[in-house]
Amino acid sequence: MAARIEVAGLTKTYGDLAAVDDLTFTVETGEFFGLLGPNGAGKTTALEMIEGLRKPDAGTVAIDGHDPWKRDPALQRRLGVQLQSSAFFERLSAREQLSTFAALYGAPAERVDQLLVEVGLEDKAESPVEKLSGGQAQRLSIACALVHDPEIVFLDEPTAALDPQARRNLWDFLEGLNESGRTVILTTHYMEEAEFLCDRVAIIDHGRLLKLDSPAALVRDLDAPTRISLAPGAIEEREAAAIAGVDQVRVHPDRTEISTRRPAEVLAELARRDALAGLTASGATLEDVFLDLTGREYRS
Ligand SMILES: Nc1ncnc2c1ncn2[C@@H]1O[C@H](COP(=O)(O)OP(=O)(O)OP(=O)(O)O)[C@@H](O)[C@H]1O
Repeated sequence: MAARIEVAGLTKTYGDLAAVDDLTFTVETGEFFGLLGPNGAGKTTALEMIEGLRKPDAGTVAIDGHDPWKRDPALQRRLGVQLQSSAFFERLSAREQLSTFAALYGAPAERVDQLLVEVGLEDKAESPVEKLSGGQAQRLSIACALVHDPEIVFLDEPTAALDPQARRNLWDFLEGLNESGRTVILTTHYMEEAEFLCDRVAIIDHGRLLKLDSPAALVRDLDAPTRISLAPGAIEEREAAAIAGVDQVRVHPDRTEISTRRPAEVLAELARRDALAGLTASGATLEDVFLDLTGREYRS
């Protein structure tokens, strides 16, 4: 079934503050879509209006033409909203927590065990929710959002406060959710998370849409230099600076770093001079895109 989300002129103000300021974009069926921005950018407020949990001051949201604020039960059944893990019912085990949600949604009881396996919590089924680790609690909260098998899944900072290992594990799970055909909309302030997971990313700050595209296109459009790093002494600074296409050379105690917008040419020349010791090369990332858009340090 199609699940196209059209957001037009979406606005929410609190006093003088425009938390969400005239946001317009479309999320296509089956897309993994990211709302990316620093703390306070307006991601949660925007997401809650798209979910139908918060009323816009202006603008519209249409999910296959339906306004989510109208709480149409037929539409709501198609939406899965991840609650913060702090919203768990107290003192229930993971299974009981999930069973409660299954009962609320009228989902079949066998769905609970199936989901516990899917999110890798079968060993923790009897653990009280207070005893789960951060990553386990996040996975349980996502499982609760999936109990009625929704087509569209909304996740608000699903990997916040997780260690890098737990975050990567959760990325694999979220990727699987999308590959199984669901449309996924996630908010994050982790650049590398958006880069890894999202088909397209809306970069938001101060409630406004700064840019929207695939992470690769955003990075490509930046036309940022490639950074070539070599072992110290692999090439003399002056010699490197004289190579055609080299923009800048920086000598650090542990490496010599060359910036260039013509990496193929420069690498070929370095190879000709047998000066490739310790070579690594890196291009721009979404973080560079963000810095370029806002002209200031990323606040994570
Ligand atoms: N109910 C409210 N009343 C007043 N101001 C609010 C309210 N909700 C949000 N705000 C303000 O609106 C702005 C956007 O908040 P929002 O939570 O949407 O940002 P966010 O991008 O989700 O940030 P975070 O990453 O910290 O969750 C912030 O300045 C916040 O303080």
